[in-house]
Amino acid sequence: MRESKKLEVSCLKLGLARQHREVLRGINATFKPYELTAVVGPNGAGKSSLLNCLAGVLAPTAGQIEFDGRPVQCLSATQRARFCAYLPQAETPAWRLEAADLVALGLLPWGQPADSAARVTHALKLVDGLQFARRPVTQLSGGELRRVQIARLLVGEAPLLVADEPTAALDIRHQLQLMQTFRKLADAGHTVVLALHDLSLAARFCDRILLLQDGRLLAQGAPEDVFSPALIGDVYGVRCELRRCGGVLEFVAVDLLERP
Ligand SMILES: Nc1ncnc2c1ncn2[C@@H]1O[C@H](COP(=O)(O)OP(=O)(O)OP(=O)(O)O)[C@@H](O)[C@H]1O
Repeated sequence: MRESKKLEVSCLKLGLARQHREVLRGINATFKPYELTAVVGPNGAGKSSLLNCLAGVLAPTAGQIEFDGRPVQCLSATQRARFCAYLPQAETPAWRLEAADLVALGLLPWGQPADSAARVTHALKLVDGLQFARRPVTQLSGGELRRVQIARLLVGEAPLLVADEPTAALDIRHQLQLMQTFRKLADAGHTVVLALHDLSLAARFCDRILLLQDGRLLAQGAPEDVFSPALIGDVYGVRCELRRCGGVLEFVAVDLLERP
């Protein structure tokens, strides 16, 4: 059922204006199969705007997005949905759907595959959510609901997975489990793009970091190149330290920096 194809996604001089304000400017970046990329930056930097453009929720007002070298405008909505699964930053369920039915919505681009039920079960297992399958999503806790929404992202096994702050509502066990799942999916050839506020998780699990500030791409590269305490401190306005704890990198914001 799934597009077995790997997908390379390019942003070429991408720009976006919202309410006549430029919120993304001149973004040049490529997202490759086998790569787990974190998009980081302070509040309002443009992370969600960039992810919305990748997912086709917002249309760029400048530049271009290409899937394997083809402008995305050449794709139908269904083709694009088969290539890219998207988890928005926040989403309140409007209907009293059961969790398994909400997850199954992630299969809509493929119609009604014969193995839908097995796929939904597998996706719920990935987020440790099988026990919620028959619960109305309106009756789940914030983190439980988020895990069900993540299962909907994963169920179609789209080549490009775009998730906006997927770990934000999760407890530490489920954060770790989810980042391990994204790592495995990237290792299997998926192109994975996550907006993350947790720089420690980004440093530990991601291959590449895109650092945004005021809608511009300030730096991109391997975590060890982008995550210098000086650069991060400057961008976020904090004094920070990068520590190694039990073999794991941890970003610690130690104090605020005075801003002029
Ligand atoms: N619906 C909207 N209409 C107009 N401007 C918007 C809208 N949504 C966001 N913006 C503006 O676009 C800019 C980028 O917002 P965006 O949500 O992409 O930032 P972000 O990096 O995801 O922030 P956060 O970390 O707070 O989620 C901000 O200046 C924001 O005020």
